[in-house]
Amino acid sequence: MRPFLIAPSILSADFARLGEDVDAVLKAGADVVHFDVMDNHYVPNLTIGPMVCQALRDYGVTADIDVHLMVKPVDRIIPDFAKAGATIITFHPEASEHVDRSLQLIKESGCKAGLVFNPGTPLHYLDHVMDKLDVILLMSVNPGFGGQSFIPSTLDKLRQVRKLINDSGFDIRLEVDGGVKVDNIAEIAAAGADMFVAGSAIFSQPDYKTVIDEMRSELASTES
Ligand SMILES: O=C(CO)[C@H](O)[C@H](O)COP(=O)(O)O
Repeated sequence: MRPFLIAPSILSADFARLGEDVDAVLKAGADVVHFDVMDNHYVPNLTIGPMVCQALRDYGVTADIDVHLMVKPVDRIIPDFAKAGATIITFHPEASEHVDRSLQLIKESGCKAGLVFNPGTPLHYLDHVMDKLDVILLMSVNPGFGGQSFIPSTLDKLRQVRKLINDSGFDIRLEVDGGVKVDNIAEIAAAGADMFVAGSAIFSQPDYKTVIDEMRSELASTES
């Protein structure tokens, strides 16, 4: 498997000083910035858009930005995020009228593409599009808010998707998002995830480096 990636969700960052907080979490050892976009329509919350992504780039953030679209419709906003500096764009297949078209749009915009599955969303949306995916993101909470508890049935879903990825032969990251903490990250990795979104577990701590180091040491324990 590829190296594990830790992607702090800036949903739990300090929005009043976002650039500094993102800088701090990257300096503390995070790999990727996870950027949650909520529209108060597909999910019951409202967050940030392409202007904020661009602002992070202008501030000097060079790390990959992983844009998780919790919006409906999907396609209209994709080019704006690509222009604003997104590296990866993922969306929920049931929020798109044309899943293949949305994936193509992301690729044509120069970004990596992925599909996101809510805890209750079936995996059949993966049929026929595996060759277009760079990332599969499994939500381990229902989307909309940080600070929720990890839903244990996600572990079985992770094992299923890990097998699908391995059997497909494609180079696809398996990302997990929701309730990821130091004390469950090893179990989640053992189930097949290789990219870990964590919001409250990191940003609620005074020292981001300590918690990221603890996560890495838990992850290292799964490799021995
Ligand atoms: O997409 C999300 C919610 O829809 C968040 O990224 C996710 O919940 C992470 O927050 P936490 O680690 O606090 O659970």
